[in-house]
Amino acid sequence: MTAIRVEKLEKWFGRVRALDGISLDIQPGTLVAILGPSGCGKTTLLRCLAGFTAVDGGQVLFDGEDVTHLPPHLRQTALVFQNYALWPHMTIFDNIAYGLRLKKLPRREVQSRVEAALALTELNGDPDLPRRRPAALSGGQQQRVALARALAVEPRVLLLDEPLSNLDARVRQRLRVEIRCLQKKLGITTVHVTHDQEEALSMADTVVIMNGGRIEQVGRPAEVFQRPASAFVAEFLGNSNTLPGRVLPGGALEVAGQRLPGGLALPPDAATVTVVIRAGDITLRSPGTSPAEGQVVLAGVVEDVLFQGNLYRHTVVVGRQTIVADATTPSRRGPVLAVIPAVKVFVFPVP
Ligand SMILES: Nc1ncnc2c1ncn2[C@@H]1O[C@H](COP(=O)(O)OP(=O)(O)OP(=O)(O)O)[C@@H](O)[C@H]1O
Repeated sequence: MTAIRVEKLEKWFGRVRALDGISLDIQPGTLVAILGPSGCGKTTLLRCLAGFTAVDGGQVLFDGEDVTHLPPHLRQTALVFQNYALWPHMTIFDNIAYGLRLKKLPRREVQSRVEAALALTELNGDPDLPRRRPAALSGGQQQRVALARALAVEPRVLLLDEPLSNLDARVRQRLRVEIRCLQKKLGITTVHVTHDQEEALSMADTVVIMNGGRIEQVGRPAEVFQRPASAFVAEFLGNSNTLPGRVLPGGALEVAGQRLPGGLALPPDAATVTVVIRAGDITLRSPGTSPAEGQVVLAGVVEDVLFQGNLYRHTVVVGRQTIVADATTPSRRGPVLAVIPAVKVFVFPVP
């Protein structure tokens, strides 16, 4: 059975349609990342799952049970927030025990569940830690406490609202791996809202890409990255170049004033198209190099090269357009050929 089913969910805030008929099935024990630009409705969707936001239409089902109008405390979900939301006046132990005491669990069980949650989140190394208050912990430790508090109540659904975005890069990387391991070990159905594509692609079983209150694409991380379903998804994932194009009679493509040969995957019946090419899919070669089978070429001029630590970002002028090409070695300024595998040229009809 599907763990979570969302059917035609609608939410309005005044005249803003935050959710525009969202339908989604989430399989039990999977981690689903909701990814999209700011304001696309990610948090609203998560809050509708938690029951903190009332919906204006549609349904939310957990294990087949309609929970659309259930209050949050009866849904058996646990939410972890970006800002940890720990109670500053309480000790770490009391923070984690809070939900268990609300449920009036016996003292012994509270003790053992808090200890188990501390161990799960690897906070059990320092015997003094449970007696400290949140302010005496690092950001990463505070987020582990928030996670421990969420897991202690043994929720049927774990909801994560940008839990790593306040942490520095190294802690974030480590917690990504730890949260994913923990989620798999416990087999807990998890919905993770993020605007960080690397985080979504590296942690999730399924990625849901949202735009303007709607779902653009649902798929495995490699699927959405390698086979984007829309110009929006193609542009949103990776560092992308977007160029206007025209389909020529015979199935060739004109882009940036140049003709790319046939063999590209073109949308049927479209004359005017949007062409998306990721900066990392472009190889820069000297003029005169012949493309191999399955490659297309745009002639251009390297105008600028910027060292970015792990790559060199080239600004290349192609006709009247400017594109960006990333490479691990720098190319000289001047005439160049931008070589792209034909399968990495994404072409979408202009609506
Ligand atoms: N309480 C509210 N009152 C009015 N408008 C709201 C409210 N909450 C959200 N909105 C609007 O609904 C839309 C979706 O907001 P939401 O917070 O779900 O987006 P998001 O994708 O989570 O964005 P972010 O990544 O910036 O957090 C936005 O246009 C937002 O301004």
